[in-house]
Amino acid sequence: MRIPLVLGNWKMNGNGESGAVLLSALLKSDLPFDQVACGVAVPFVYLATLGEKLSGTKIAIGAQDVSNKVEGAFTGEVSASMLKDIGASFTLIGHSERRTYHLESDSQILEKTKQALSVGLKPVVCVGETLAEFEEDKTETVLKQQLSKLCSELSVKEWESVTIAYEPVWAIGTGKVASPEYAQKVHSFIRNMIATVDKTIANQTKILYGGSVKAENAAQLRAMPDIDGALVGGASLVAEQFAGICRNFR
Ligand SMILES: O=C(CO)COP(=O)(O)O
Repeated sequence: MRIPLVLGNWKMNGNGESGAVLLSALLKSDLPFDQVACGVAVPFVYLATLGEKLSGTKIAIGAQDVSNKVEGAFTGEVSASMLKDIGASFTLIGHSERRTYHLESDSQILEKTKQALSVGLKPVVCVGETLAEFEEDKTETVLKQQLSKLCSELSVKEWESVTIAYEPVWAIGTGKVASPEYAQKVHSFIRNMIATVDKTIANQTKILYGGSVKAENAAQLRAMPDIDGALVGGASLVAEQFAGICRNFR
């Protein structure tokens, strides 16, 4: 049984005050925590204060990125142990915006995943094809490439803590959600790839869908057997929307 997981990715939005207001509203929303796990990935600078606000609650707090290095002369980077130290329980890794604007490679994404795992921070590794790749019917080839290092280099034990988020780039922030059937097909492909590592692990691994998820389309996505939750961008900035998505994923 995979308990559904809904994560908000706030990206570079808001400030300390709006973040606190959003969390207060979420905490009052009577979320179905016995049926769905929830978390928010907030900007680094607000992790400490917002983490304190969430301390003792069922909403997990995480980061949007992590360094691929342990420590040292890496100006501007934030290490996995720093994130752990400040109370983060998970981190997004390899979001398409990081791959596009910061040219993150699959090797770096593997290194970041290893760093997170080494301190007990749960990695949520993002994969997905661009619009051009989708139109050229290259989705499976792209996903194979993005997942192959993780499949060959992580141990079965390490996979126990990994979550995958499938985010087709053409669906991010565009309002064009993937059809539940299309997303299911891709999620099943991803699960089959993980099964090359270990079949039990493949059955246990959560595969989230991301890309224009709203309260209105969450239930149809939830109905698919291999969609285990959502990674939500824009709609996670609106308490009612995010709460609605959490409820529709239970
Ligand atoms: O990138 C995303 C989450 O990481 C998805 O963003 P939207 O939900 O705004 O499409």
